[in-house]
Amino acid sequence: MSIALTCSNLTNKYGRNYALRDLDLQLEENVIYGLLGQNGAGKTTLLNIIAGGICANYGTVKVRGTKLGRGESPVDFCFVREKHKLFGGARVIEVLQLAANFHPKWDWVLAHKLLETFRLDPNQKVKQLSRGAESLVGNIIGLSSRAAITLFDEPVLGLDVLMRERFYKELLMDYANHPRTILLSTHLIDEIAPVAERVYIIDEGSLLLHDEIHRIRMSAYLIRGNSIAVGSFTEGKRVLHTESYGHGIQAAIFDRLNDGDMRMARQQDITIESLTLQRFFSYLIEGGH
Ligand SMILES: Nc1ncnc2c1ncn2[C@@H]1O[C@H](COP(=O)(O)OP(=O)(O)OP(=O)(O)O)[C@@H](O)[C@H]1O
Repeated sequence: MSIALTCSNLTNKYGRNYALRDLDLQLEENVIYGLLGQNGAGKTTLLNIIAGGICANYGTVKVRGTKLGRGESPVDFCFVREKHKLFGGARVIEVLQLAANFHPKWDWVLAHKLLETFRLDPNQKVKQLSRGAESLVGNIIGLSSRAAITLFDEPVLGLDVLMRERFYKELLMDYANHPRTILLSTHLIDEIAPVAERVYIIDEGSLLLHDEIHRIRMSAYLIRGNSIAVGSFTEGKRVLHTESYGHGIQAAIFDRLNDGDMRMARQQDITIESLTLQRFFSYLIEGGH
């Protein structure tokens, strides 16, 4: 396992408010990560610090073991921002030409294919693009750059379902042939689940969870039954949330279940359902404090 990027103890304040608190994050080479958090969780701040656009008040960013200096960006790196600062008067193709100059592994064949797939007119002025089309120009840059470390901040913002699906499909196809380290920030866990292998979940600037998506799926359950049975079933397990349900209660848990648990559930008339990742995410955030 080789490490592409390490953030240690990152802390950042805007005035008196913490945007990040003592955050640690480690990205391995050639893995797609999701960075999840609600609005204001600190995702953009974290990505900006990695990109060298903001200096953290405290903490370090290392790329392949070497600490980045103040304002320094990683080498062979691409950051697709949520709010682009694309040159409004320029045409789409001119923006791509400019981006190509900064990325030595840029692939024009891919860029032209993506223009077609995303139905963008290369000669249209950027300032005339819709919000979604602007996101797509950023996403073409992110994919065509083939940078070893690529960060996408909310890449599907403003995109309709069809374009979202196309973006994720193109990302996975290109990644299969050109593996690299990709971090996708979003608050939509269900959408990135088929794409990302691992997730970092942050809230109020702190890390709540870092895990593989498939392990989360195998540990996130909704338990229902009468309150005494559910209480004894969940004893010693990580309970994220409980609420009344009919005449009994339901509890969201984050724990692996074994054969003994399944036997007990049958004996106690308890039902067990898998939680959707989005509900798991909500319960985790609600119970995270
Ligand atoms: N320039 C700024 N000045 C003051 N406060 C800021 C600034 N930028 C961000 N913040 C605050 O820092 C916190 C983290 O914001 P950030 O944009 O990093 O979150 P986010 O997870 O990217 O949110 P979103 O999903 O809404 O884009 C929020 O409380 C936000 O209000």
